[in-house]
Amino acid sequence: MANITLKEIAHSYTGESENPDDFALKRLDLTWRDGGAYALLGPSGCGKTTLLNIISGLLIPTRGQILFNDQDVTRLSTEQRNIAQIFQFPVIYDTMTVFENLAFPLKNRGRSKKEIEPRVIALAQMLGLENSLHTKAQHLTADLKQKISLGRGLIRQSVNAILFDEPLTVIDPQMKWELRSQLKHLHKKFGFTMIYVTHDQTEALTFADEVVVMYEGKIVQVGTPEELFEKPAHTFVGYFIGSPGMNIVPCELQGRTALVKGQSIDLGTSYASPTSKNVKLGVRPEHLSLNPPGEEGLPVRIVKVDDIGRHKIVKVALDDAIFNVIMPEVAAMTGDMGSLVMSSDHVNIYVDENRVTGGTL
Ligand SMILES: Nc1ncnc2c1ncn2[C@@H]1O[C@H](COP(=O)(O)OP(=O)(O)OP(=O)(O)O)[C@@H](O)[C@H]1O
Repeated sequence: MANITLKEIAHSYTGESENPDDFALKRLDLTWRDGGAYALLGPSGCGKTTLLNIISGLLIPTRGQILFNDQDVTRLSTEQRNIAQIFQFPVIYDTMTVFENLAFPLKNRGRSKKEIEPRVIALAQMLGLENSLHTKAQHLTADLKQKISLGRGLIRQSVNAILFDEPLTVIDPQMKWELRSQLKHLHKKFGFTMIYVTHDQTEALTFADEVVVMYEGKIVQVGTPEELFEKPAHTFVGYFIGSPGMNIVPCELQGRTALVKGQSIDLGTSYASPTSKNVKLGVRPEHLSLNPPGEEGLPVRIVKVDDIGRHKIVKVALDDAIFNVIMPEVAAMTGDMGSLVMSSDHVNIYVDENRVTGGTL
């Protein structure tokens, strides 16, 4: 097992180019710690699969190096890198039994029956496949077939990393939760480095200790689920994480005050005036509340109230700046005006879409 380091990696499917737009992956540097549980999260087309294939060796990057500890593996195959990869759709042998499918990666490497059998049985139990061990894979449901794929990825103890590319796409929604928690449990038990690609924030945040967020071929943040929620490093992370996402509105900075549509918001700390005009204030709907009109807060118009069961999502307008506010189910809403309250502890400031902290400009 090894730390995996991506050093100045960039990739263009059309080969070396002077034009940055030709690169599906822009230059990136990152180390995946040995034994870490990572999610690689981002919208369709942002470069997740490209990055995963570069780590596994299915793709050689146009620029840069991949190191496993200190060894340069950039030109080594997946097999030489000793990586297991699990794809969106089951990759199994239909004519083999579940047992034979699970045993295959070990048998293929010449392991003895004595070593293979207990490992297959133990893993089948962990994945809930123990009652199907002697059934031919072709007779199983898509869920069970994908469980076999997962099992084949997990069967070898010596792999450097296991890469999952949207592995729960074909899984029934109810089973998804179960499989995700099984994977988390298996990660704790075996301690493999796991990298889990998904565009689904719930999958990413429940599986990973650390989430790598990609946007337009770049890594925009690496952080714990809590860091992504509380301090999104880029406005995209603010929008993408959370439901609804972060409220992000243009503002002007004046020392420790942000002006939004002429209204002052205390930031609790002083910011230098940025040279860029692209300055925004971000605050999560969970960190806003509404007082009755005339009380403390910014005067807002209530545009819409959606009652979604456990809480209400109230859409309010400060002039033409829109904020979503999450309010308790029991909150009484009267009239169409209110006062919007936000605490400076939860306000983030963005210059050119990147988060800045007080005093750093
Ligand atoms: N084989 C290829 N040849 C040319 N361009 C490609 C190839 N594979 C991917 N791309 C392009 O590279 C960019 C990144 O694609 P990639 O599949 O890595 O994104 P992704 O984040 O995994 O998306 P998805 O979630 O839809 O799979 C996209 O613009 C895509 O069109």
